[in-house]
Amino acid sequence: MMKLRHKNKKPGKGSKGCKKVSWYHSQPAKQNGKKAATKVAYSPQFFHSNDHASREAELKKKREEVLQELNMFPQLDDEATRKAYYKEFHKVVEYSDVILEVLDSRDPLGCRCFQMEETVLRAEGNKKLVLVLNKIDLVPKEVVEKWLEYLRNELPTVAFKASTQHQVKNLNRCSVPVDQASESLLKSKACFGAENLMRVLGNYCRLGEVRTHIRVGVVGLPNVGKSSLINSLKRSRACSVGAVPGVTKFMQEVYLDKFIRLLDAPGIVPGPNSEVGTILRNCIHVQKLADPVTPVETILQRCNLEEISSYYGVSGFQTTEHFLTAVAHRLGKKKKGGIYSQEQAAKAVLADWVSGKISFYTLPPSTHTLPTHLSAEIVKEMTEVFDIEDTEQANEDTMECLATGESDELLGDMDPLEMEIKWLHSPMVKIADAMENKTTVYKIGDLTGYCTNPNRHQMGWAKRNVDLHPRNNSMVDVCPVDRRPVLQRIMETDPLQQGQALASALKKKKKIQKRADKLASKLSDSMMSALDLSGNADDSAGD
Ligand SMILES: Nc1nc2c(ncn2[C@@H]2O[C@H](COP(=O)(O)OP(=O)(O)OP(=O)(O)O)[C@@H](O)[C@H]2O)c(=O)[nH]1
Repeated sequence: MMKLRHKNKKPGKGSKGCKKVSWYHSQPAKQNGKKAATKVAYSPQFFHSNDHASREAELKKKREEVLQELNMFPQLDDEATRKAYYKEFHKVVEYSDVILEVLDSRDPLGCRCFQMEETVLRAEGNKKLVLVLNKIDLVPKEVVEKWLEYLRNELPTVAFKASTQHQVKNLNRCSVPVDQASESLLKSKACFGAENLMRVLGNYCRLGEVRTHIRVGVVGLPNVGKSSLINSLKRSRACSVGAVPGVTKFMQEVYLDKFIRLLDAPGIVPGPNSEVGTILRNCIHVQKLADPVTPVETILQRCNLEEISSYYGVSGFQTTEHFLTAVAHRLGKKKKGGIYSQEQAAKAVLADWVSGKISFYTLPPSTHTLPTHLSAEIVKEMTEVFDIEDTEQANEDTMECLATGESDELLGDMDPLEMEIKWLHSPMVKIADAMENKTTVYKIGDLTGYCTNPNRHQMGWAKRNVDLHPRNNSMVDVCPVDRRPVLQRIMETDPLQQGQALASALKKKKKIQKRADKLASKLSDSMMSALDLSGNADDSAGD
């Protein structure tokens, strides 16, 4: 019972800046506002000569400012704020070459804003639109596939799961294509689909002879995950993220790489605030709702009642009111006089809903009709500039893998144990790594080769046999040591982290293989010349 109540408090806690000021937030609530204000006002004078104390007072003042800002931030119901956000959105469109419209996979059509798309398509500069189907971890795989199929009739669409990690740096990015990732892997906090999205953007950068620099605007309804997507691509917390709408208030530019800059935009609320759809899409701050009960009625109509009953531990309810009273009882939400509060229970249910704790998804319409703002020419042009066929082909291949029912898609058709053995014994991998690490000389079986750029810091490589080479270079039988992900180590990690560990193992494996392929041809050339095994040598021997 308490657990659920706690969960409901989380959205606020996880929002921008809330964590940092949470203790402070709670202090003035316990005291009366006057006392707290007095304390702040007196501190700088009282500790005038004390550097440490004055710094602390300064910090307190800053916290107070942040708190004030926090109190006013998600005023999405305020018309002036809406207008300000809309202005920011226009700025983003104006500055961008490509617009990513982020959609929540649970209700992609509900999140789509045709008016916004029209604005983009009509804007000067022939701007391009790409749909990003985010939060795919909250929806069954088959549903994601159906939506991808549907949306691709209109615009290039990339399936995505943003990282939901809270750390500041090194956000995990999994290179396993989203279609191949297992459900458990998708449930991890790592990001999926970043490579595909980067490839689509890269295709656009490479249009024509010269690689161009592009600005990519990230737009969408509040809370669909725009900032999380940017952070995932950047692999660091470049933008603030929160489970409440309206965290992003101004346009923000993030340098992704030499060629791509991302622009984060505040979320746009298309419909009136009172609309149930707008509320259920988390466009409005739940705590500020005048009538939280009506949206819950819609939730009960749309969702699996059994699931909801078991989640809240209530059953046998006939009406929304009965349900809410039971939930209020379970969560201990009481009004003055000890009456269970349906409003408070409704807000708790809505908070669970927007944070994805209550599962819900929509299916695409059975037949497709092109929206009026899109023409067949636009669809064709968008598909061509992003080279989407390439992406679709990759997806088709991975769908095949799915159809064959390979249980552990993460590891492809390779047994994890076997994979480890291959890593440890693959000569090509040794060579590739030896070359990359600028190992001086290497020996594989009877063959020897050498690199011309010796490096003393042979990280992770142990010298074993040292023989004499014709050119007085030492020969090293390279053997890998503890550098690659070892299955045993993965197995020993916390079961909750294993998915992530395996994902990074696969990523490393792919990287190594790619490197090996690339360097194998280089190697054979250098070995041929070093060992004089070329055709010329044979000829001269023959002579
Ligand atoms: N499960 C899941 N949660 C996500 C995903 N992407 C974002 N979220 C969560 O959704 C909430 C909103 O994310 P934000 O990135 O702040 O959304 P936004 O669109 O920038 O929101 P505004 O700033 O209000 O416009 C946060 O709690 C995120 O952790 C995802 O792919 N899967």
